[in-house]
Amino acid sequence: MNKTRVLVSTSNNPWFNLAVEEVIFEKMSPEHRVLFIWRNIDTVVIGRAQNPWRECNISRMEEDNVKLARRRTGGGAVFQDTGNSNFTFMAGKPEYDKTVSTNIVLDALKLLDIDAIANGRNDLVVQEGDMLRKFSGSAYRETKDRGFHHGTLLLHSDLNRLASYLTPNPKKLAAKGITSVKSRVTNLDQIKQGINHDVVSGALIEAYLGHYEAEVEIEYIAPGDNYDLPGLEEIFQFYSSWDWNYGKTPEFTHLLDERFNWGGVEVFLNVTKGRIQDARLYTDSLDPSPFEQLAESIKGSGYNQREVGAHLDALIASNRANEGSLQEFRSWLMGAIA
Ligand SMILES: Nc1ncnc2c1ncn2[C@@H]1O[C@H](COP(=O)(O)OC(=O)CCCC[C@@H]2CCSS2)[C@@H](O)[C@H]1O
Repeated sequence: MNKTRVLVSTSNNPWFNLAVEEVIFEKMSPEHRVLFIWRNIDTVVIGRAQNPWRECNISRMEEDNVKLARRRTGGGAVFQDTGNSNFTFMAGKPEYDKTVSTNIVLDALKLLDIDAIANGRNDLVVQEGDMLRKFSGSAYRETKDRGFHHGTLLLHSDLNRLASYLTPNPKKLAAKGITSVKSRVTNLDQIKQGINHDVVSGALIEAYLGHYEAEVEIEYIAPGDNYDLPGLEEIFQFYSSWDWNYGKTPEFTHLLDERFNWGGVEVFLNVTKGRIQDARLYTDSLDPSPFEQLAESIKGSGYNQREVGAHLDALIASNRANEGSLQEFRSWLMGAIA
């Protein structure tokens, strides 16, 4: 069998693509090397140890149907629409070497007359005027006998949407975990008009096969195909799950405060695995009892508008005397946690 494989996903589902990447990586023989090319529709992909509430604007993402996908590799949060392409270079050790794969990407871009530079962090940048702008971010995974390097390529993404989903509402979060490193970004179609996924995929494959002096048939992969990827369905379910994407967030505390004309309120939420473990509400309003009830009832609730909102609705239904102020409190709290 050929030592070198080139796989191209025809799916735009981020959870499917991350699952395919994982299964191929785990099942491949360390004697083999693989280039996997894929892209996702409208997704924010966060690093293994990130807090989506700190990194992204979750409510805007929900409104616009933007998915959240947590990956297993470290690093920051990136936005991906179909104007962004991803590559993954996998190899056994000792062949696995991210300098080699980075150079293959740079060679591929040279084939398209694009002069790009690796900037020492994990970024690839191009010069625009006297500015260096990032168009690619990378992350890495290694096990005992193998490793992979995956990265993005901004070709013709919507950069306004990118900035909008990666700008969270300001919140007072006391949180551990990795924060993203914001950069000035650009699309490669600013450098080379008409560039797209097919053109870049072709160049990556040419540079990859050229480097290893290999010739292979490209293997295409899509959901529902009859390919030999044992365990894919379970891993796809895993990547699609709330427990992985939100629930794996490192513990954090959210402090919220607001002054209303009926009194001031301070709320402390301790969130573990995406659920409110502990809640404290302090108020100087004339009747603190509904807030005391709420502090009790939301313990164990998911840290999201739907579940917290349901507790607030129940509270309002049983405290008609305070309905006006509680409605006001509800709309503020809903906006503040998203
Ligand atoms: N799609 C995309 N490509 C390149 N840079 C981006 C992108 N989206 C946002 N950004 C910029 O990078 C920073 C975050 O940079 P930071 O260095 O913190 O994180 C990364 O680069 C992670 C790269 C992960 C690559 C994986 C490969 C397959 S799935 S995701 C963000 O704030 C923006 O300024």
